[in-house]
Amino acid sequence: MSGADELDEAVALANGSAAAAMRRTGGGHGASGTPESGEPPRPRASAAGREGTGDGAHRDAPSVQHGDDELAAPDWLSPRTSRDAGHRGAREEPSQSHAHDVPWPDARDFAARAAGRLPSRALPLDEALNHTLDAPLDALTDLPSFDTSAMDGWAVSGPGPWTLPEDPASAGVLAGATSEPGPLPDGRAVPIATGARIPPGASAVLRYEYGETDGTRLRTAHRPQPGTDIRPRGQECRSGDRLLPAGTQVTPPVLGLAAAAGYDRLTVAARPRAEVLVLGDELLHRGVPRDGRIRDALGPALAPWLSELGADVIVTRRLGDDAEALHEAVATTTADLLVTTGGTARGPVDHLRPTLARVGARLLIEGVRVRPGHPMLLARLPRRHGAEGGGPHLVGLPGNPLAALSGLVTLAAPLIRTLAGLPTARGAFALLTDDVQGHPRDTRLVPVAFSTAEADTRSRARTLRYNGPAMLRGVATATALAVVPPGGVRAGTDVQVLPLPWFAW
Ligand SMILES: Nc1nc2c(c(=O)[nH]1)N[C@H]1C(S)=C(S)[C@@H](COP(=O)(O)OP(=O)(O)OC[C@H]3O[C@@H](n4cnc5c(N)ncnc54)[C@H](O)[C@@H]3O)O[C@H]1N2
Ligand code: MOO
Repeated sequence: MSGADELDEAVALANGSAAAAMRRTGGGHGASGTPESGEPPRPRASAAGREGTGDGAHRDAPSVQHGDDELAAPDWLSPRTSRDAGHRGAREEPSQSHAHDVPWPDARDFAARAAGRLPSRALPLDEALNHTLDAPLDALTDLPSFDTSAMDGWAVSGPGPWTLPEDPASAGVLAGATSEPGPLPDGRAVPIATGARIPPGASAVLRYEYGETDGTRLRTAHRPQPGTDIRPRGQECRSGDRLLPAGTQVTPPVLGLAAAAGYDRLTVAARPRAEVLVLGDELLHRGVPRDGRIRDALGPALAPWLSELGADVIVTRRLGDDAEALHEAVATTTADLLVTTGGTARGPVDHLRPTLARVGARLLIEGVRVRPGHPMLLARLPRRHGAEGGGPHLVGLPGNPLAALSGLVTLAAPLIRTLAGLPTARGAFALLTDDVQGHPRDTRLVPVAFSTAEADTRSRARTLRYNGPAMLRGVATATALAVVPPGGVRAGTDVQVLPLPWFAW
């Protein structure tokens, strides 16, 4: 564990008693012990509760309705109590229930199931990159679609030597020539270019470097076997062959293959359209921090990060702490996904929860047992007038920048994968090279770099300094976030890692 981790509040938690540490961070987030009550916070649905020893309330937990699907109620889901309603001030309906203080793995799982896939679209090739095929790619033609020369040289008929055409200036058969080449009788040869149609009757192609010619006769010491350097029609595929299954990521080579196989448009799962709402009057958008104000570190990072995750950000709005502007943005959005930063807590200018209540949004998750980032939330806005399906989702990221990124990988990433029809991310693991202190109760996400020193096929992860919730210095050099379970881990332990999307490994 690096020295600078003393700066990490999560480690501070592990160093003190849990209750004292919770007080230090005001850890009453979504827990039934409120900060005002001074009681140590108690999760509403503890992991132990899942074994049936916890709060009995969630045994009868209702199921969550969302979109067209219904999820079985997870066991950490509990109906809200009047006491919760009191201190949250959110609109309360008996049928409304949501999960507080959700264990980190469950939160990711829930976010992945909180939506359905968006309807598919037929996009022109130049817009289809980074989408997912929603229909198989079946060849619309044979490939190659005609017998093709694989080399520059001569199309020859028979074993040779061969007679060349009378016009020595003739370029012969060229790629792309629209008229079909005339038949080639036995003992004749004609110059041919790579990619040109093979004349009927040709038995092989002789490469230029293998031929000797006086202008009228062609000889070779490399007599070509029949078929040499001819790509026969249908060698790569026949019309109707399945080239790629639905679910394939549209990469640059997939675009190329689709074009080769005759496609102008591809049927793909729509990528969710996202809006980012950056909240906070303290934020500057240019220049050096001054007069108690700081630079917005999330506005510049979120659009490209969301894009890596599979969403397209249509706009990033900087709304300050203007409750009306936030209401307007939330009430009128046409996006599939809203991502807010800051304002998840209950400070005097934290307008997010009141705004969600005002527009009649359903809070699905309020607080996740993860450090940093525990105040993150997930909500579903009401369906837009005249729109089909459910309303857009809203992911509320905490304001501390590393906490916001934690919310991004915990709630936004799985939700976007589902909306965009992306396959479930593969689990990745790495061996930690140092001891990592844990939070007593919550999962920690810690920036790590893979060490390259060892000639070892196992990924080794070294934790990075400057990993406090308000810091980006550590994650800026990270290749992944390590998932440190409650209680921490010793050096040499294999832990789950969440690779950062721009590091291919
Ligand atoms: N009484 C309590 N106070 C706080 C708790 C708590 O449980 N009880 N949790 C703390 C934790 S942990 C976090 S994280 C934050 C979450 O608060 P908000 O989501 O309401 O965020 P803000 O208060 O707006 O901002 C927190 C912090 O982050 C800075 N910030 C905000 N936006 C940006 C940005 N775009 N770029 C850079 N920095 C940003 C902001 O200035 C604050 O310093 O609540 C704690 N408090
Ligand atoms: O530690 Mo807070 O959880 O910074 O997000």
